[in-house]
Amino acid sequence: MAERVDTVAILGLGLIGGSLARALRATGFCRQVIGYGHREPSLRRGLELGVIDDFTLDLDKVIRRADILVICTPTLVAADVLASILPRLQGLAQAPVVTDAASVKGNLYQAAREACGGSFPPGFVLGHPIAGSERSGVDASRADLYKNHRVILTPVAENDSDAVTLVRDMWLATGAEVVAMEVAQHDAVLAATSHLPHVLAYALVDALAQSDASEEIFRCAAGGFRDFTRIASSDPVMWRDIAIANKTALLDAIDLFSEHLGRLREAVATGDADGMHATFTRAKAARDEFATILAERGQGKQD
Ligand SMILES: NC(=O)C1=CN([C@@H]2O[C@H](COP(=O)(O)OP(=O)(O)OC[C@H]3O[C@@H](n4cnc5c(N)ncnc54)[C@H](O)[C@@H]3O)[C@@H](O)[C@H]2O)C=CC1
Ligand SMILES: O=C(O)C(=O)Cc1ccc(O)cc1
Repeated sequence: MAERVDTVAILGLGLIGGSLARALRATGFCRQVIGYGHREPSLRRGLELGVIDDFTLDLDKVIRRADILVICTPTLVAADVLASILPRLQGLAQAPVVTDAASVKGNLYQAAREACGGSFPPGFVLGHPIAGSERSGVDASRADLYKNHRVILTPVAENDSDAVTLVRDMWLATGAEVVAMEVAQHDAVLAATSHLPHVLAYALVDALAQSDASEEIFRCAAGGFRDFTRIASSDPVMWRDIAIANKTALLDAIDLFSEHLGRLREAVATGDADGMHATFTRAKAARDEFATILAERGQGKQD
């Protein structure tokens, strides 16, 4: 691939940033990928692993050197990093395009406006790769993490269209499919499909771990328990941040689920076999349909 830009900078070199760096280096989207962070060890490790070409702990330097800045820090930290970057871009002749990979978009949209005196900065493109795992850190990064996965961009009316195209091209270079959505729709959809399942997995494992019979429970658990709870091994800081940043949409999703669970509880309590059968049948049809979509996308055999 002909190089699209000279330098991409990853701010926060963990699973998501490291995987993006690896993919961009493998495809030749840019001449070099540099890392920026608040601590040296993960950046030095990234250099040792060949994930990045260089790194710096100096935010002004990374802004001067990069054509694209990709914020890949935990969700709440991303808002702070953004607030540090945006004022530094004002008045620059060649400001880099800024984008992010955080799991919630509404809080970053607000943070960007606040950092720019109430108007949204045209060169900041909100993004979110829908790919990852329960693992964290640069050691877990993979060049093929985004291949055949979706990346959601949530461009807004104020965005510069060239900036959106550049960010889109960057993700396309990783093998991802790029789709666009509105900010609020993104946060509602992700609350239902990602944030709620993580909260449920954490709640189930925590509830069982605290029960008197927890040892026997975990010793006797089968594949279904393993499949349902894998994501409870995810990073607690990352998920605390997501739950805080997407509070309203997550509460809506929890309430919808609780109502549904309440109805199912009633069916179990009253021995309503038809009610239970109807729920399980509808859910099976929906899950089977989802499995078909995953298989078509080449994601059928993944975790
Ligand atoms: N893990 C996943 O499956 C997915 C995560 N995301 C989002 O991507 C972002 C990154 O997640 P991961 O890569 O999994 O986390 P991670 O923990 O593997 O990496 C985060 C990196 O940010 C760095 N960092 C922390 N504070 C910083 C600061 N103040 N300045 C600069 N760097 C800082 C950490 O040192 C670490 O290297 C999060 O916002 C997360 O919500 C999005 C899609 C999937
Ligand atoms: O581990 C899994 O299956 C995930 O669900 C990964 C994931 C975590 C956070 C996101 O914002 C998007 C994807």
